[in-house]
Amino acid sequence: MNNDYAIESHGLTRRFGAFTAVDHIDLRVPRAQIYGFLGPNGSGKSTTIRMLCGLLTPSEGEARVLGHPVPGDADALKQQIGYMTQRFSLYEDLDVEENLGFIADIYCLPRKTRRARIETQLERYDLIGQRRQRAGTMSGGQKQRLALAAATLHAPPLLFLDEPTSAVDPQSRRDFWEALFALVAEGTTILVSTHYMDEAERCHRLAILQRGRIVADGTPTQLYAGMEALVVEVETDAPGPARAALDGLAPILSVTQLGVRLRVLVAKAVEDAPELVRSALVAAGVEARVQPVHPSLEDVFVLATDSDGAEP
Ligand SMILES: Nc1ncnc2c1ncn2[C@@H]1O[C@H](COP(=O)(O)OP(=O)(O)OP(=O)(O)O)[C@@H](O)[C@H]1O
Repeated sequence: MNNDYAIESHGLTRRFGAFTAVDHIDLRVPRAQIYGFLGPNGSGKSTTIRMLCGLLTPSEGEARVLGHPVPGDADALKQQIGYMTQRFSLYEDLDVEENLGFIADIYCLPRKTRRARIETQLERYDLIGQRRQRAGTMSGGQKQRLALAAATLHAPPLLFLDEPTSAVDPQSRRDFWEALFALVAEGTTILVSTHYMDEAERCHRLAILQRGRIVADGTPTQLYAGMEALVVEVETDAPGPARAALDGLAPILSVTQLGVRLRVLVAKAVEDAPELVRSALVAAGVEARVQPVHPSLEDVFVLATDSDGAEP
């Protein structure tokens, strides 16, 4: 395995009884980048992350995280990683500073530096005003900032974030991502799982998971370039009839309705995709504006999985 990667895995597999939750996953996560796991509920994101953290033993396959084989070297690894889950896992009855003090004890931060380190985190994550507030009484965004401050208290070079933004509003999500980019600029590697397309689009690289398998991976640009489809947008007052006219035509791979617009994925081999769509609509007597558009990550997701375009 290669040291340029913060995480490498080969054939990583986890079974629960007869059910395979993670099915032969090969990963290469470059250092100082944000690597995303995008996938629907139950696709194996959390199980993979838990194996990579050394919290769960793989049924098969191997992984090396920051050079440590897991789970064999999990104890040494734990000091070098931060882990934050979708559930708030700090103590609701402790105040902000007490929570950070408790985490400092867990990571055995030296007495000399821990006070300064906690102050730095309080300032960095805008928690100075909340230092005496009990965690249980904080807003979703504040709890999330506290969880990130705790997960990075010991300045780990690698951070695992399992759906960290599922409980916060859009502004807090944006602020959170700014905080992640600041960490990456300092050299931290981040592996983050998400349901959100816009978040996945911000990752340097990502893997799309379905039923425990990676069905596509690469940089967003590579994923767009690798698509076996062109995207055509149809704007019409009659989306139902338009959809009926297009659904089932052989070169049309998928039709997704977004209000009065349809997003149509047409096989790449078709020479003039907009014309194909236009003439199918004319033949059905549907008036519409048809234009080629740039693919989105949602289009990549729809093609790579058997999703109907719903949010994963
Ligand atoms: N301890 C367990 N015992 C049995 N089945 C499990 C266990 N942990 C996970 N699973 C199953 O493995 C599959 C993958 O779960 P996992 O939590 O990894 O998915 P996920 O992509 O993280 O989904 P979510 O977004 O819902 O967290 C699911 O079908 C889940 O029910």
